[in-house]
Amino acid sequence: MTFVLSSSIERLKEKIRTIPDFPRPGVMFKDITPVIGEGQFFRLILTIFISRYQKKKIDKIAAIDARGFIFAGALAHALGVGIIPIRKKGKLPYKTYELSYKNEYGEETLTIHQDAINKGESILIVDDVLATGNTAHTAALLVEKCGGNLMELGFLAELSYLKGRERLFPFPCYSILQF
Ligand SMILES: O=P(O)(O)OC[C@H]1O[C@H](OP(=O)(O)OP(=O)(O)O)[C@H](O)[C@@H]1O
Ligand SMILES: Nc1ncnc2[nH]cnc12
Repeated sequence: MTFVLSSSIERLKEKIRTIPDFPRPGVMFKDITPVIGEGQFFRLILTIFISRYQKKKIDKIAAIDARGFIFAGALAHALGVGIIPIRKKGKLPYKTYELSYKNEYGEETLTIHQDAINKGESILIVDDVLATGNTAHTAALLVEKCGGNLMELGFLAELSYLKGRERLFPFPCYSILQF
């Protein structure tokens, strides 16, 4: 069983395409579209996330704009919990908290609705890629600003050479794949 799972994970990893110099020279962009485009791989990712999180106390999933939405929505459905969008600036209509940061290839601002989380709720953050960790770290700070307890950050793929896990310390973090 373990062997079957590890060979499937290897196939999943091989399916992620590396595009050099996108969107800027020097960036090795991990393109997840080939995996989400095939049902067997998308389901495998969800199965792994579900098995990790189904027994944990999670009140809501916070999803990072935009690729995080792909996994977070499906996972929230499977776990029967709500979903909170953490969006790029200018997209959320109500009162927000906002924080700016730099990721591997640019500057961004993330926002969250001020009333998205009830004090003390247990929150899982989900995104596709952990690169420098600055995006996820910003999302974690926004969750805390809203009064949430961050249970974990979960990613499909971690670019270990960019040391995002260190950036996120001491927040707990999990990734299905490591590059
Ligand atoms: O660890 P970091 O260096 O901060 O980078 C990781 C973030 O970069 C990507 O998002 P991007 O801002 O490209 O937005 P997108 O999901 O809309 O493509 C990715 O989906 C993560 O959210
Ligand atoms: N190298 C990379 N590939 C895919 N998404 C990213 N987000 C930040 N850096 C990235």
